[in-house]
Amino acid sequence: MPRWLEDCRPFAHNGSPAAYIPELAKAPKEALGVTLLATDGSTISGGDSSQMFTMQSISKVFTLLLALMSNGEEAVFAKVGMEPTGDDFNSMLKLELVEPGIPFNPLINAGAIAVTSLIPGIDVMDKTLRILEFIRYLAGDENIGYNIAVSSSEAATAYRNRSLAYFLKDNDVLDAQTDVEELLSVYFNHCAIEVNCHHLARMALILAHGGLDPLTNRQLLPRRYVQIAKTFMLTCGMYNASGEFAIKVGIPAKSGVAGGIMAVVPGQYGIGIIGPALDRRGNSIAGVRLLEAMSVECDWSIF
Ligand SMILES: NC(=O)CC[C@H](N)C(=O)O
Repeated sequence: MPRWLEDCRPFAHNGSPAAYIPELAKAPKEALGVTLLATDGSTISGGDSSQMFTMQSISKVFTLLLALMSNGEEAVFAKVGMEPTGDDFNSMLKLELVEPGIPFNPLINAGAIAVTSLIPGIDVMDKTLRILEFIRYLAGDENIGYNIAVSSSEAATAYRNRSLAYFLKDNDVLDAQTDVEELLSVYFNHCAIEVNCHHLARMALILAHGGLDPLTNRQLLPRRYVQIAKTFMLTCGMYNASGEFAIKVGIPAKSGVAGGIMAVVPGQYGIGIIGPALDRRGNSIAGVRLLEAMSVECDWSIF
């Protein structure tokens, strides 16, 4: 592991932390950490694996699962599609071009905002806590919280997400009674949930076993919904680099703009990675290299 980490760390020079959320720009550019959690509970960690970072888009996998569990498949797929876009994660393009104006999938920003509108709760805090409790439950850590500075920083500069959300309201993807600003607050809060590599690996291991936690032998998530989530991770989880990632790494994964990646080796491992410097498509530049090196050496591709 140390060799892989040191081989991959220099790739961070070719990228930089996300700057469109000012608070994320402060992240240490050269950080790189990884945790691999195996089915028998054995762990391999290296580098900055204990560093805390915000989940950002990785949280979208869990809001999708929670929305499916609370509303069922039919209600969720009335609001989002099942296809990759080939566009940037925050693009508006297809919302206007392709009828009926529902976001293409739940892992792009527009789709995730639509999914967040399905999270039950009476107000912003109630919904935020519901998502937070779900993450705590799966990651097995009651101390997980969300970073208010990051959430506020995003709220202050979220011109693009605000446009997407109002566009969705105009397209009737959001119900008439939806308060867009409140919905966005819930979305920014869940993106700002703070974890480390071990937490991501713990949650990924549950996905790797179809919702069964192999460490406690309890079925925590419905198998069908985990199947849906992993399929989206494979086809859309690395934004518009998902095709290349499927060829080079070949496992379901989800990245976030804070530099996290959660990856699943079906039946075997849960993996968490942090590397804040991003490539132009918004994925951790050193993190992707690290996953590629590990996947090639261990023959993880599912194909
Ligand atoms: N790709 C991401 O991680 C995006 C999440 C971020 N909170 C945003 O909405 O822009």
